[in-house]
Amino acid sequence: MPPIAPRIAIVGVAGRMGRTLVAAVEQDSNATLAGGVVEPGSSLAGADIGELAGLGRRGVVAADSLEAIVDDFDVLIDFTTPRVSLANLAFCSAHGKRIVIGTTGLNDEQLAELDGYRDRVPMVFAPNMSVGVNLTLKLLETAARALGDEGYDIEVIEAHHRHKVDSPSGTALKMGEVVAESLGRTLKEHGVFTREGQCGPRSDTEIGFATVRAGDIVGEHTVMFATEGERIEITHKASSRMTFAKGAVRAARWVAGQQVGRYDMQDVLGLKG
Ligand SMILES: NC(=O)C1=CN([C@@H]2O[C@H](COP(=O)(O)OP(=O)(O)OC[C@H]3O[C@@H](n4cnc5c(N)ncnc54)[C@H](OP(=O)(O)O)[C@@H]3O)[C@@H](O)[C@H]2O)C=CC1
Ligand SMILES: O=C(O)C1=N[C@H](C(=O)O)C[C@H](O)C1
Repeated sequence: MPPIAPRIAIVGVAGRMGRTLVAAVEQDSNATLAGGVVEPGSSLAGADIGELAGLGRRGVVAADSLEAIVDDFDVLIDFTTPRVSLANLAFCSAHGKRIVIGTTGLNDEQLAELDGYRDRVPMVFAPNMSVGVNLTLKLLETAARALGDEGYDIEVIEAHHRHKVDSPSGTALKMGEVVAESLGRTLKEHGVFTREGQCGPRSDTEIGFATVRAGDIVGEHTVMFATEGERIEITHKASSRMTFAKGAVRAARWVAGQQVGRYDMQDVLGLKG
């Protein structure tokens, strides 16, 4: 039987997503806020994680290592960096914990490393935890099948805040992959990530990516299907990080009842098949 209200710990608890995750766990009556971790040596170690999140004291202090809270949690939520998330995945595997990873920007080698844990840890790994984006992925599958081989050019455009360190976003890549797979293409072969100078006209089958980084944009993604005479755009706009955080808490509650395996938000939301 899965725990009724799994005890959730959050890594990167002082980050943009970390602080929002604290609030999301607090709002969920079926989840327990059990711990938070900041970077080793951080001056925020020992701070109350409710205060870090602007909620006031919650009586749970930030640790600067997972070892320090190993007995306190069932599921770890990690929105940090690829290197840190992989180390935390290894920790969860060694200690019989479950994990939800939202970190993006993993390279091929790091993705292969993460995949190596699919038979050892119950994990949810997804570049976007919002219900809206995951529904959008289903719409893209349908649109690509209907339009993609009928002379429609496909472009993925994303915009994020000025602090984002990876590009294109994990969500943009996922959208591109869904479209490519629906058409029997691959992003390795058909993805076009830069256009500059005399780069010539586009090919019929390429899938182009364009990135905006500016101000405080939370996250916006558009996939455009354009042909002579018409253009279809499927757009998702996030206006609050709470949409990602609520999805991550839902994933944590869900994975608390799962066997080992690598899952994504389509599994959590029952959107597969
Ligand atoms: N899947 C999804 O739905 C979403 C995914 N993301 C992804 O989540 C990731 C984080 O985004 P965001 O919150 O904006 O980034 P931030 O930089 O605001 O947060 C990351 C946090 O991780 C902390 N950190 C770094 N190393 C460690 C460590 N060893 N132990 C504990 N904490 C550590 C950082 O601390 P310090 O600042 O001290 O280095 C920082 O507070 C990105 O990859 C982003 O793309 C974001 C939103 C939604
Ligand atoms: O870094 C962010 O902020 C976000 N990152 C994710 C991504 O790379 O797709 C998801 C979301 O759009 C916000």
